[in-house]
Amino acid sequence: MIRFEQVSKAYSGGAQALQNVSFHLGKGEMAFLTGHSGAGKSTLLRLITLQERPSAGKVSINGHDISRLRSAQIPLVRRDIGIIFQDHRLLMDKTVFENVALPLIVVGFTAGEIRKRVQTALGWVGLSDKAHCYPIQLSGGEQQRVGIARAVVNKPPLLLADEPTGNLDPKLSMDILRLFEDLNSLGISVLVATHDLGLIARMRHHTFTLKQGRMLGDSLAGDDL
Ligand SMILES: Nc1ncnc2c1ncn2[C@@H]1O[C@H](COP(=O)(O)OP(=O)(O)OP(=O)(O)O)[C@@H](O)[C@H]1O
Repeated sequence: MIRFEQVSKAYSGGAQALQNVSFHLGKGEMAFLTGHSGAGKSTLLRLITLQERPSAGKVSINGHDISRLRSAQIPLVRRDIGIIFQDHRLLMDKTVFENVALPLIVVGFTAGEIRKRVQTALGWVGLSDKAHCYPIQLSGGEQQRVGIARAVVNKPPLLLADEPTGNLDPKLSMDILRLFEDLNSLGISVLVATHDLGLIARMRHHTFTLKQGRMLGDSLAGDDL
């Protein structure tokens, strides 16, 4: 699903964020990406979403080399990737339903299709009864789940999450990770970037570890990181 081959990224200011990074996340797999602050996690995710381009090496998604893609093709690749942020980035003046519907409106689905898909996505995250609430009326964990429903409403083959539990307490964080596991069992490949080694250690998934821009050998969560 995601393959990095000898990928390096130097920012124009001179910072060498990634050096010769190679790793593979298989189709239908779920894995963690970890490392200290500044290790390069966000940079790695931004290379997948094409917000940044590699300075060297090859990035492939679903067998397609995206390192040298023309700008016009970028939206097509992004459509296949659901993205979840720490600060969920919901529109506060729109209802839960409207927030989750946004990616479908952009693509041009009919009203009936949108209703069906939004209801399905809200069902996945356990918020079917909150469709007409505004984000302000929801708890932090519920808001994060709305962000997750929005990311998966298009049924993307790949889900990326950047510190998705950063603002949540341990119990809610675990609930969110269990939700990712449920989505993974529907066939969605999942890559979760997180600092939270305690959380990772409680789950058995591959863990890719970055240290100062280099990828250490990957390990199973719970092994000595
Ligand atoms: N737009 C940018 N321009 C210049 N340097 C950058 C840019 N973004 C990141 N960097 C640098 O690249 C390195 C990796 O940063 P990155 O944000 O990828 O790390 P991270 O592991 O996600 O950190 P954190 O966990 O704190 O978010 C850091 O040294 C950072 O200062």
